[in-house]
Amino acid sequence: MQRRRRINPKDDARFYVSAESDKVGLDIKYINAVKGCVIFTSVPFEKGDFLLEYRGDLISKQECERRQRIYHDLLKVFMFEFHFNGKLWCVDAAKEDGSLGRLVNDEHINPNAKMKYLTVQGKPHLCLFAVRDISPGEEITYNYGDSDWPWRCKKPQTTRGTSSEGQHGQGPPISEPATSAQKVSAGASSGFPKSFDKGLDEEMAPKICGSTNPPSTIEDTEELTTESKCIHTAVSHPNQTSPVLGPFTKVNKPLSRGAGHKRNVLQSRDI
Ligand SMILES: C[S@@+](CC[C@H](N)C(=O)[O-])C[C@H]1O[C@@H](n2cnc3c(N)ncnc32)[C@H](O)[C@@H]1O
Repeated sequence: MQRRRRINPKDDARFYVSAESDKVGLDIKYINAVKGCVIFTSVPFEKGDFLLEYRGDLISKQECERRQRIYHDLLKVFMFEFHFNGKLWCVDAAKEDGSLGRLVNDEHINPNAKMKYLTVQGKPHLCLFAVRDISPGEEITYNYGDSDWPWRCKKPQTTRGTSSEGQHGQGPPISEPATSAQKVSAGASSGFPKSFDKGLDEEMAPKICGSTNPPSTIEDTEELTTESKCIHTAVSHPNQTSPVLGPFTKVNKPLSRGAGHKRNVLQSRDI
């Protein structure tokens, strides 16, 4: 059988960013009330491949602070702060828009993806790339960053009835949210990244604004955090698929690949 020619990951990411779409072959699966929904792949990916964008509103620090004041905790966890061009920005993915990036779960020991930012038309976009080959049937995960995430505090347990649980060796359901002290301490010790505008090949640790979990550190690279409790919302996602335009594309907005490329202004310094 003929091998599919590999698409340049950066171009691939730009295409999906412009299309505001997710790839076909990535699907939402509800695990349980603790993990909520996660993303599984039914297609293989190679190391370095673009997987997903963490889509949401790109907002300023000020707007982020304003939203944090009015959001419920369950929404705050979808706000991802990062530095770009010397300023603090936030991608707010609280809106349930059917996009998949906001549903990718944390895995700090053996993640298969890493968050980076990609500049498209002068704006940063948070994108997940494979850090190793990924086989069909695997859950997409990335490291949310160093923090005392509640689900990491528990001893590894054997299966709880789902393959994902087994893979991750996750503990029992989150019993208690992090204390204020934990949050303050985590925030104080980490602070914001020295910079997040160094280029895409550096790792970025995310900061989650939610109060349920302590914020993680934004160091200097790229890894996106989403923290969701969108358990109910997520359940409603699985059947909300968008029209399929091509063999590898699931879109939320009608767009041809050619049109997407035309709209993109390639930035040489991206990945
Ligand atoms: C951005 S959301 C990810 C999507 C989420 N699963 C959902 O259904 O909305 C982050 C939230 O997912 C859960 N989560 C993420 N990674 C997890 C993990 N490894 N184990 C258990 N829960 C996890 C936590 O509740 C966390 O606050």
